Order: sequence, then C-alpha cells, then structure tokens
Amino acid sequence: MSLATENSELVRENGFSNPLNTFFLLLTAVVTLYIVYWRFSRSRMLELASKIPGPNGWPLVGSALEFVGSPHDMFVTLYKKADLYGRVVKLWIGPRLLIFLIDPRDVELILSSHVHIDKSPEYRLFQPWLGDGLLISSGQKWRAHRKLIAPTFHLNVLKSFIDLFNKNSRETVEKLRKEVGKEFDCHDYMSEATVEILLETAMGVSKKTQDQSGYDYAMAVMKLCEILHIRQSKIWLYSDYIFNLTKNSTYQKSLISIIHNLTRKVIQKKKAYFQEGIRGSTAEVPEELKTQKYEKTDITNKTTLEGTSYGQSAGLKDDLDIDDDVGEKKRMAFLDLLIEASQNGVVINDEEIKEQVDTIMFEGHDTTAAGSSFFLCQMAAHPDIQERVVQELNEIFQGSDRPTTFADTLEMKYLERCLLETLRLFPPVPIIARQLQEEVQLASDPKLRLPAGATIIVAQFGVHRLEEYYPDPHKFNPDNFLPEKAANRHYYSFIPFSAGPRSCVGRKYAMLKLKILLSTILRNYKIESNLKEEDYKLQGDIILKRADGFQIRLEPRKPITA
Ligand code: HEM
Repeated sequence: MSLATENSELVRENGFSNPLNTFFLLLTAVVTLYIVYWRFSRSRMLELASKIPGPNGWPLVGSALEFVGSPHDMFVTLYKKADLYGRVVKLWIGPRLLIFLIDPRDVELILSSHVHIDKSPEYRLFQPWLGDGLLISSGQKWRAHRKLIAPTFHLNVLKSFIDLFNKNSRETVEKLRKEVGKEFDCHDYMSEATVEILLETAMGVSKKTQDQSGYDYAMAVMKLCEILHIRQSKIWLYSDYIFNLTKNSTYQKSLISIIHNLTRKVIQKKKAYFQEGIRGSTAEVPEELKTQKYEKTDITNKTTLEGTSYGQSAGLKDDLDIDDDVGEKKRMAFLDLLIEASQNGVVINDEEIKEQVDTIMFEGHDTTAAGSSFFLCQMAAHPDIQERVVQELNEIFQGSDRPTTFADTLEMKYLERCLLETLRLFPPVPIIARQLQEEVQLASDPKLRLPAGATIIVAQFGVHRLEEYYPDPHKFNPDNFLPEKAANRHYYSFIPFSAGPRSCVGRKYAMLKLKILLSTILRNYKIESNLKEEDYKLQGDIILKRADGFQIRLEPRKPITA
C-alpha cells in the first residue's frame, strides 16, 4: 500500500471515529458524574454501614456470589455469617445494604414502630401473585385494609370455626390412614388440610364445591415460592427484563394461573351465595362433630387469654387483642365481610378483594402447614414429650371420641407449650424485612446507627436461639414456655408471628386451628422417626421448611373407627 493510500485510510478512519469518540467521551462523563452523585447521595449510608460489623464483599456484587447453591446451602451460609459477626450484621448484595438484627432490644425498635412499616423491595416479587394485599401494601391502603380485616380474626369469629376445624382434622386423620407403618412426608397432608380448612372457614365455601383440590393449589404455591426464592437470592434475576427471558418466568405464569383459578372461583361462589342471602360458611358439619352440646358454659365469656396462648409474648398487645363490644357486622368471617364492604365500593373494590383472598390463602396455609409438620417431627424426635402430650389429652377426653371444644383447647397447656417451642426453634416465617426510611440508633449499641435506605432483616430464627433468653437454646424444651419463664423474658425474644402494628392477623386463628388439628392427630396416632432435630436440613425459601422432607411414621393409638 502506497503512503498516499495509507494517509487517505487514516483520514477516513478519523472522519468516522470522531463522532464516536465524542459519544464515548460524553457517555464516560455522564456515567462518572452519575457514579459520583450516586456515591455522594449514599455517603451517609456508606459511612454508617462501614461501622456495622459484616463483610464488605466484592466491588459491585458485594457478597451476592456467596449466596448461590441450594436453598439449604444458602440458609447455612446466612447463619454462619450471623455466628461470625454477632447480633448486628451487614451484608452488601450488589448495591443493596441488608442489615440483620437479632437483639430483641433492636428488634423492638423496628417492629413496634408505626414509622418503619414499609416492606422491603424484595416483596415486589410477590406482586404478580398477591397484588397489593395486606402482606405487601403500605401507607393508607394497608391501614384501611388492616382495620377491615383484623376483626374478622377476632376470637368470637374463630369460635364459630371450631366445628369445621374438628371436621377437617378428622378427615385428615382418615386420609393419613393409608400411610400407617410407612415412612412418608407429612407436609403434603398438612398443606392439603390447611388449604381446605381455610376454604371452609375464612372463605366460607365448602371444599366439595371446588373443582380443584387443595393439594393442587398447595403444590403450586410451594413451587412458586421456590422460584421467588431463587429470584430473591440471585440479584441478576431481580430485573423483570432478565427474569422474563428465563424458563422459570413461563413456569411462574402457569403456577400463578393455577393459584388464581382457585381464588377467583372462591370469590365467584361466595358472591353468588351472597346474592341469595346466604351468609357464613356453607360447609356442612356432621351432627356428631358439633361441639355446642359439649361446650362448658362457664368459659363462654372468656374471650381473651394471656398472650402466649395465642403465640405472642405475655404483655404484648396488638389490634387482635382489642376486645371492644363487637357489633354483628364486625363478627363476620373474612370473605363475608369483604364482600359486604365492597357492596358500597368505598373501602375495598373487587380487585382488592382478590388480592386479599390470595394473601390470606397463602399466609394462612403455608405457614401453618410448616408449623404443624415441624410439630409432628418434634413429637417423633421426642417420644417422652409426645407421651406427656397424649397423657394430657387423655385427661381432657377421658377416653371419649368426642370432638374438641373451645374449652378443651384452653386446657391443652402442655401441647400449647410444645407448639410454642416448635415455633421458637422453627419459626415458619424465619425472617421479616423492612425498608428503612429514617435513621435509627440501635438500642443494643448506641454507637451504631442503621442508615435510611437500608433493608432491615429481623431474623427470628436467630432471635429465638439467643442463650441469654433460652438456656441451651438449640434444645427442644417445652418448659421454656412455663408462664413464669415466659413472663420474665424480653417481649421481643419470641416473635414467630412478628409483633406490633404489622403483626400476623392470623395468629389466633393459627393457634386455635393447630391445637385442634394436632391434638386430633395425636389422639389417633403415635408419631415415630429415627431422626432428631440436628439431622434436619433446613431451608428458608420464604417459609422455613425441611429440605430433606418432613419424614415421619405413624402407628395407630387405638383401633380406628371408620
Ligand atoms: C404458624 C402460623 C403463622 C405464622 C408463624 C405467621 C407468621 C407471620 C409473620 C412473621 C408475619 C409478618 C410478616 C412480615 O412482616 O413480613 C405475618 C403476617 C401476616 N400473616 Fe401470618 N403467620 C401464620 C399464620 C397466619 C394465618 C393462619 C393467617 C390468615 C388466616 C395469616 C395472615 C397473615 C397476614 C395477612 C399477614 C400480613 C399482616 C400485615 O402486614 O398487616 N398468618 N405472619
């Protein structure tokens, strides 16, 4: 090539590259300015975060790469970090700052507050499924709907569910009969039972009128939770754009369609009953399971008990404990009340009803399915404790096969302690995440401040295993919930149902239902297993579960009558 040609190539190249260079120069300047602005706007957060114990992680990704692997591996990694750094631990996941709290004094600052009630951005991933339901919403919408929904789980409403709790518990005992003598995963049965109980009580429709089984619904929820957990733990999948390119996005759509299919039909059915003037549950209870004739009259006015009976530390109160003079309207069950409220269209519209039904169906079944499965496994792992529970049941029922009354549930003190101890060691909701809008000075160490913009993770699993509140904290010891022990602990050292303004609205429902379901199972079967709790492989994919399955064996306690 001659020199002349070479020069002309150079000129042509420069001619093309000049605008490109200018573009890249401008882009670099804009990006640099943005990074400087971004760092500057976060300088306070970075300054406060630097004082909080925890790994700094890698540039850009933080500690995100450590949270790959199976859900069980992730769970183990997370709790190893907590062990390493103490009671306040920071973790950078990409640009997001997460701060884990386990000291009850710090936890109280967050959970008791009426200011720090916004959920963290991770909850956004639930939106295609739960819309803007109670679990996710914030601000005025959350306040108005919480006020509407909380009274539908008042003890007076729950007492009207006792017969249906009994009927469904008996049916579960019958379904379990085919597993006698075999090793099997009891979680499937508990999931089906808890979905069907919700349909017949809070939703007020007979499960027989549903063309889709509670089991199919529960399995779709379980798989959906797995996908959501994968998204939560892999930051690149946060982006809808990237997630929509994956196979899981299509799978998620099909699962949501199964789930919404059930909830849509439930609402349609209930509305049709409403038009016909039918109120309350349409599920039927056989005469022999109606409890009214067995109920003792002297306890009927006793609507509240000390908090621990309903899953909350003695001394803590929330809107479920308001025992005002409830009028007829407030005594309606969940879906009845929502449909009635929607008739005037002011408080809640049709779309919002659907969001709340989806929320209650999820929160109300998966949590109690996990709680009851852990309870059964704990009974199997501790035969001596199981026998004490059965002894208490024998004293209450005196060999009778009668259904469980509300008064009976008040007498199940030892079973209740075992249930609370199970929820302590294996809280079905293992973490609660809040987005902090304001700085907070920590109570456990006033030198540390939680920066605004951080995601605060209250880790119940860690709170519940603090040695100063629970001597020998990993041991299953129902006596941790003897009244004198519970009364002397920090209120926020036991928070399976959260606490404060955003506490679980289904707390009392869950405790009452679980007492009836679990006592009915124990009256009929002896639970066995060769495994102890140290063998469990835990995973926290939204709800705490056993990655190795909830394996147990059943032996009939007495000849089972058909
Ligand atoms: C053992 C059973 C249960 C446990 C351990 C449990 C635990 C919790 C926890 C920890 C929260 C707070 C979550 C957060 O702030 O992110 C919560 C909220 C909630 N739970 Fe439960 N729950 C249980 C059963 C139920 C039941 C049976 C229902 C309904 C029938 C229910 C409905 C709800 C709702 C609607 C919320 C959101 C409340 C709000 O933000 O205002 N839960 N639950």
